Amino acid sequence: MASIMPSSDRQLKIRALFDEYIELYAARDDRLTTFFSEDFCGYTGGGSVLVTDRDEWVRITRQDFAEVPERIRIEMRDISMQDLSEHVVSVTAFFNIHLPVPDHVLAREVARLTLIFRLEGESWKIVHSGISIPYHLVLDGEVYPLKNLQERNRELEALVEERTRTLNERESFYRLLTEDAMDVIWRADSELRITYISPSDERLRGYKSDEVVGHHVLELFNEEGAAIVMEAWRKRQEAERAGNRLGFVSFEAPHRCKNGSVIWGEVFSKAMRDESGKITGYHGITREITTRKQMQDQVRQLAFYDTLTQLPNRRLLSDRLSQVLAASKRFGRHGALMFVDLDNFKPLNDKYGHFVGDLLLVEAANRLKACVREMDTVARFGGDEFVVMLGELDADRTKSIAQAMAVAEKIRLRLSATYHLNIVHERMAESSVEHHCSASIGVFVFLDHEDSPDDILKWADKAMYQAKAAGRNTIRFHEADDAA
Ligand SMILES: Nc1nc2c(ncn2[C@@H]2O[C@H](COP(=O)(O)OP(=O)(O)OP(=O)(O)O)[C@@H](O)[C@H]2O)c(=O)[nH]1
Repeated sequence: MASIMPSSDRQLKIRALFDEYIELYAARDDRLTTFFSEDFCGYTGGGSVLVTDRDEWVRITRQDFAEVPERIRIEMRDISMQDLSEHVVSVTAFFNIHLPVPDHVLAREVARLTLIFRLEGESWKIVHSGISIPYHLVLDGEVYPLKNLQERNRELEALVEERTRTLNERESFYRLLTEDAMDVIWRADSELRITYISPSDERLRGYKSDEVVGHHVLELFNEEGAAIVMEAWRKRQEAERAGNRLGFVSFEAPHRCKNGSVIWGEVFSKAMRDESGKITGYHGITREITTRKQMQDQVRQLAFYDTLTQLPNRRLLSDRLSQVLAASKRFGRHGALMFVDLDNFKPLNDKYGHFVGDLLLVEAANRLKACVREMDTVARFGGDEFVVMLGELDADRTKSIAQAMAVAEKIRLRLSATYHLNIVHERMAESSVEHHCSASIGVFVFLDHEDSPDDILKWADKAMYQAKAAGRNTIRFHEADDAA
């Protein structure tokens, strides 16, 4: 993940909050729990159990603080921020933890903390936290795979003993030291044929090591994963040609399991070289991140999609509108934006309840999607209001208006066909509600950056109200001359 400097006020603010959080953590001050959102969830010590109860997390934090009550020192190494959406920011930091115990082994390890902040009302709250173990032994700048496994195990045992001597055993720290047994350690030759893979791959993907050794690295991945690996490989070759020797390269990719399932792994890989600097092979570690990936997907899904219809929400529509405008500028082709508002939807809610209204909204969403091309966007704007955006129409305005009209008419007809809504009652009994409704559609055809995104939405909305006023089940275009 590339490290980015805070570029906006928002990122500066998050950075300040993050620093405050780290300071409270170092000071063992449980006021940091005020940062946690009501629907907080997190992983402790890189463990695999997701704690979804905020109070439980507060308890774990306090226990953690009670066990090492003195101030600890955090030596920050790297920090990166990623905007997941307008209201969700993820911060990943790499640091060394210095316990108040001289030369403690933890100080030599790099821990990774990911916090996901979400704007709740006026303030940013932490909705997810995960602390993960060290990938690097900072002392020699190498990852574990360089060492032979047995040596590593002996080291681990010694670390655990040391840990037991100096501190009472605490589950989270214990895991911090031992969990890398879950990581898969591997080596490959310069042609990317696997020469060694640790037994943990069998636990992770179900393959015994002799089923993997001798095979090409790409066979570890599914098609999507193989493309990610090839891209990472291409970048490495490019850097090599330019005389840059990359250190660790990391990427996230879906892996293939023996039982046909797919898991996500985070791969850290590094080239091995001979004395002349020629690459003789690669080695690295792979850690499973399926759950983390699912969390990120969930956060993205919540941030950008409507939960009822799974259509893009306003925020994603706004991003896509900017993209369509940029493309329109580049290629000189028109686009169209339509506001589609259902007519007389409220009586259905009033008569049968919101649940039945929801069924109609989902059906309307499906009908809308069926009316447009894959590249177009259908978004839910809120309530019974949808937005359809068509990109890459014609360079000629009249032709573009005719194309938009054809799609709008198709939508009007499809949405006015009778709805048969199937309701499942208790004990699987079913009944069907028949409903008739139509839609009023307002269309605005745009070109280039002649109009701002806000104006485009405003004109299409205005045209939709004109369609309502004209008796509903109607299409109206906003013409540039009616701008006032
Ligand atoms: N079932 C359901 N109803 C919703 C949802 N969001 C908003 N609504 C309802 O949708 C209705 C929208 O109101 P209107 O657009 O004024 O209703 P309408 O009968 O279609 O009126 P016209 O647009 O003037 O034809 C209100 O009754 C809202 O309560 C939702 O997620 N599910």
